[in-house]
Amino acid sequence: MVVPYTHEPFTNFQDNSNRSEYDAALQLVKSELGKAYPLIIGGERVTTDEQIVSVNPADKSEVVGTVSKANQALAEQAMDEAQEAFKTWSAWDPEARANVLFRTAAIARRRKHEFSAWMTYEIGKTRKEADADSAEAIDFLEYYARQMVELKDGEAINSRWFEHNQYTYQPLGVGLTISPWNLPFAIMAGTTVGPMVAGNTILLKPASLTPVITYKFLEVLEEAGMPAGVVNFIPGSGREIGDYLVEHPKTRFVNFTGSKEVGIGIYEKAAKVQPGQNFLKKTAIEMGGKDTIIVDDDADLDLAAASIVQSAYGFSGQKCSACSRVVAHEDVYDKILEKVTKLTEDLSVGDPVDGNTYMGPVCEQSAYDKILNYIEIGKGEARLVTGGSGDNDKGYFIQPTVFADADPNARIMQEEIFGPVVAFTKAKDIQEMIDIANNTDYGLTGSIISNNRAHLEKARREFQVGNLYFNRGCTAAIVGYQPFGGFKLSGTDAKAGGPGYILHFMDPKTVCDQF
Ligand SMILES: NC(=O)c1ccc[n+]([C@@H]2O[C@H](COP(=O)([O-])OP(=O)(O)OC[C@H]3O[C@@H](n4cnc5c(N)ncnc54)[C@H](O)[C@@H]3O)[C@@H](O)[C@H]2O)c1
Ligand SMILES: N[C@@H](CCC=O)C(=O)O
Repeated sequence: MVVPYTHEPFTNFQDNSNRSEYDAALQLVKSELGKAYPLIIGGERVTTDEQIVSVNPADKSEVVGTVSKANQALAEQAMDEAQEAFKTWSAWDPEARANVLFRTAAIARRRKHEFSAWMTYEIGKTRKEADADSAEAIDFLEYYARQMVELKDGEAINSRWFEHNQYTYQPLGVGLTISPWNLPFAIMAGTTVGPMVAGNTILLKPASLTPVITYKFLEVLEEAGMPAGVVNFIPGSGREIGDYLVEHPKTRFVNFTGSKEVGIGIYEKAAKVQPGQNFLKKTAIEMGGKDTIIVDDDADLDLAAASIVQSAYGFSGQKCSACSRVVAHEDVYDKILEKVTKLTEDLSVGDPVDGNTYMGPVCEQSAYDKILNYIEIGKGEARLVTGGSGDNDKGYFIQPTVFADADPNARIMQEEIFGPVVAFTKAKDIQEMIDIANNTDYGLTGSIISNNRAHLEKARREFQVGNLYFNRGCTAAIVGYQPFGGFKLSGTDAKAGGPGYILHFMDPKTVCDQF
């Protein structure tokens, strides 16, 4: 009997024993930096000449690991292995498949700080952000396993006296999971094990910035009893093997999380029926955001300021859910801007290995350049209030940045910057605030800070985002509590961590047995 789901608690780092345990995990991971990792295809380790070098973004000279890189021939081999594994994995009792996830969750929970420490080194997560990422990965394992147990006998439908009708779900086949680097444990694990527990087999292409944490997760899946070939670890170039596998006639579904540009391309390519393909590919395409916090005239401004700062600068603003726009009522605009500026100027930026750091680096040189370029654009479009500079001598550090008086149509108000930059604009009433919040191509997250119940209810109806929050920030959805996914060009709204998630990766089947 499976106990009811509750989310994994976050670690209290005020507690000295937790701080010490995290420090010990950092030491352990540091002692393992620089190792080489192979591909895993059909359970076999495959080493290639070409390698991906994973580097610590807080210290460019530190190599986290070197990882073999798949090419098209190896991707094809992985496809064959996954096809073969599907024959048996899809026939496993769904509860037995769920048990692999439950055991994986148990192992990951015991080694949680170690996984978090890998993310501190590999992608620059502070301990709080890394801990949340690990907790979310565990939650996905626990939640999707229970979902499969619930769905294993299908759904109740009607029958008449002379027939027995049945409605059940069956897995699709081999699917492709393409994951981003910004939640390199949680999203990578969730978008892999959701379709996997449904009985599919997976080709997993992680982001090239975070292959080591992915390999570590594969080891745990194996330890938990996952049969060979069920998840195949094939890091590589998005263009080379990503496109190849998206277009492959045997790929039954694509589960993508990443940028709008890449996501739209994958959606188009997956829609084309290839020679030899006798099905339509299913796609879950989760993309970027340009997320707004509305501050109403009667809002608790301390709550608003804390919510904006946490949502804008957590993990250096590198979240699809990050607050990058604030729309404040004209009566409180100056006050909220001042409060946010004050909090922003107090933030510490530095090496995330240091437990006192609030904000670590951004992920790589090209992101650093792109964000600073947006800051230059912002200087021409709005008023720079604080921040606006970077330092990439050792790692890719950018000061948290606030712009004021931005036009709602300015580029910094419309385009995803994916860095620690937030822009303010003012509006005269609730209608104008909601209209501005809605005036982007994205529709992922948003918040409204207000004590006016009628305004909150209006936002419930009119604020066009997949995840809307009242009187809190717009990041940090929890699996099973705030299912996650966006409207418009934020994606297909697959709602990761939601009750219908694994249904995206199954075919419902009706059987009518007439007596
Ligand atoms: N909506 C969500 O749930 C969500 C969650 C996290 C991140 N994101 C978005 O992800 C983006 C940041 O992640 P990123 O920089 O890794 O995104 P990205 O689009 O650059 O890459 C995502 C993945 O796609 C792969 N890829 C790149 N080109 C490809 C191609 N032509 N074919 C197939 N695969 C290809 C990459 O190697 C990577 O594994 C941001 O836009 C962010 O908003 C969205
Ligand atoms: N689900 C995460 C965001 C994922 C995107 O980067 C949140 O709710 O903050």
